[in-house]
Amino acid sequence: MARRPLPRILSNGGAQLARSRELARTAADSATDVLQPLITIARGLRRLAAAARRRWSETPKDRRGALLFLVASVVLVVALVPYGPLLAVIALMAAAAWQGRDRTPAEPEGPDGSRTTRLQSLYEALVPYFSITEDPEPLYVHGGTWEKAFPAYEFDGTGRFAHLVIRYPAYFTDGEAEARARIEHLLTAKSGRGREYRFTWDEEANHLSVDVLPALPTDIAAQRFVTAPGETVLGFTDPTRVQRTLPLTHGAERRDVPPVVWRTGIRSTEPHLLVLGQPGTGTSTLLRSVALQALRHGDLLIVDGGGTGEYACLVGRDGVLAVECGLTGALTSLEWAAAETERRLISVNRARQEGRPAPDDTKRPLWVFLDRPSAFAHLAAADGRKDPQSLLQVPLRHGRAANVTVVVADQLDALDSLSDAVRQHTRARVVLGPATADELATVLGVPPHTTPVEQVPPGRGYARLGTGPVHRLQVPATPDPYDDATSDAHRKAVLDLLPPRTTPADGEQVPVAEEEAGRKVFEKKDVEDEPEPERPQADAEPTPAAAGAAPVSAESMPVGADPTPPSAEPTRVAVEATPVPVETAAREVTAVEPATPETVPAKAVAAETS
Ligand SMILES: Nc1ncnc2c1ncn2[C@@H]1O[C@H](COP(=O)(O)OP(=O)(O)OP(=O)(O)O)[C@@H](O)[C@H]1O
Repeated sequence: MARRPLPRILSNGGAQLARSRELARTAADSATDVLQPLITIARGLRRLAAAARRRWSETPKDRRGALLFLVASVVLVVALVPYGPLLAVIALMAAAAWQGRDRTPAEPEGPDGSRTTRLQSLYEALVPYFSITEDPEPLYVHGGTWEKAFPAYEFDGTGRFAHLVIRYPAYFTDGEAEARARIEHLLTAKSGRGREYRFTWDEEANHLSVDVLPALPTDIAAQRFVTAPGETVLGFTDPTRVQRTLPLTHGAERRDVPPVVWRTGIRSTEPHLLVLGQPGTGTSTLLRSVALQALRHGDLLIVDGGGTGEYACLVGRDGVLAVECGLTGALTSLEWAAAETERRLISVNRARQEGRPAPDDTKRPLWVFLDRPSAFAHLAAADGRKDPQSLLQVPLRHGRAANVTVVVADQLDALDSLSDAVRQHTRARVVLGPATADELATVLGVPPHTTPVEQVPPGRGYARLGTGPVHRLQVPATPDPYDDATSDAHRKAVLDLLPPRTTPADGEQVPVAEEEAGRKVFEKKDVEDEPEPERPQADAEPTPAAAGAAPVSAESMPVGADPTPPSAEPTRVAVEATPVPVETAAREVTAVEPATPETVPAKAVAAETS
């Protein structure tokens, strides 16, 4: 399928230089094709001249006179014969063309000995799977030859095949997943583990194509991707399965790479994302990458059950409503998110009934990130409190209409501890790191068409959007810029994408008291005309939320501080809460399921340090 490159809107001197270089290269290639005969003759003349010089130097000095005389006589005769000079020039050119021809030895026609052995042993291994005793003319038979069974093959430099087409008998049950899996497993084992293979079954022609997939690029750093609002780049994939490419900068270079683009918003068919992976495989990195892209057009709320400060770089940034690491903070902010989703829905619904466009305060996308909710589930159970996941029900169920997107990440083995709502409504799925075909099929709904490998770099995995195909995925490197192990180039790439720090309107910053495990930080968005700050409690009496109110407010880090981890210095906070009545009209929206009986502060607020 033809790939459609996106327009390069970021043209600069580097791009022009690259384009000029490409033009020059194309012109040189065309010129080489046109001038090929001349080049051949020139090369031949050079070789003839070299041969003549060699002959001259090899001739003993006492015989050089005779040789010279002979050559002069020939030249004279040629000059005197009619058409002699013309014929001589033609003969010279022909001799030069013959001498100047390309003499690189042609590739041997068939495979060499070791390759033939490899193909024969693969053929023998397939015999039990592709033959039955009733077949009068079996394609696969012990001691048979592979030539008819493998009509096309290519080998790589190491002698292992890179492409193979396998014919199989029509009675092979290629429609059964199990039968296919058996063949794929065998081929993977026989062709060399550690490589990723793509199997393409052509059921009409009874052909199976096996291709070795090249590794996905791991050197793409976080950057401002050329995407439309509502589009998020999850990572990069193979060129065969997507129809567009993204122009990327890679150092001084630019290159086009096929992305996996996830669409969110009211027209999205998979408005929420679930990311699963083994520990250390890059799930938090993917969330950070999505968060940095989400900040371009929306606000976000981050709840981190891992509690390792992976999102510290986002604290206090414009558009970041909160970064929560403690259970109390997680409950408070997720309650607020549920109430805000309801408020937006009611507002949109009312506007629609009155024939008005959706109000502006419902249009800015709100993103809720929940990393490692299973960690909170255990804490909440121990404390006898609500599992924060239960508060995601309304954002997950109704988020699409309210421009609220939920992203959940957890470890692969925590799949069972995820709530039904999370599992039902996250139709965009990503699995990172090593995973068995069964695990991938459980999370993605279908197994991938490629063989999962055991050793993969961080950020490598598979993605599936709704009922679409399963894509191989490599997440762009988006490390924590405050991590000492992060390289300078990657740190700079991430820091460049961070929005500026929010300026508090009142400038008030209060050191926060230490309280329970976890740190909770809210950032002040609009605090003018606010009443006296008041600390909300997650379990406190419900506080009504106001339609159209700014989502949250609070202050976390000293504004303009150096980009150092907030944990390295005393955490400060300005706490405030604005109780506002929830419109009773909420009850009118029958589509909305009440997430929780209680409502929460519209302008939430607080910070705790552990
Ligand atoms: N796409 C990527 N490209 C390059 N390095 C990556 C990528 N993703 C993750 N890494 C590196 O792998 C390591 C682990 O990443 P990360 O913390 O995101 O994993 P995790 O799955 O969230 O781990 P944990 O479960 O421990 O929180 C980090 O050092 C990170 O820099």
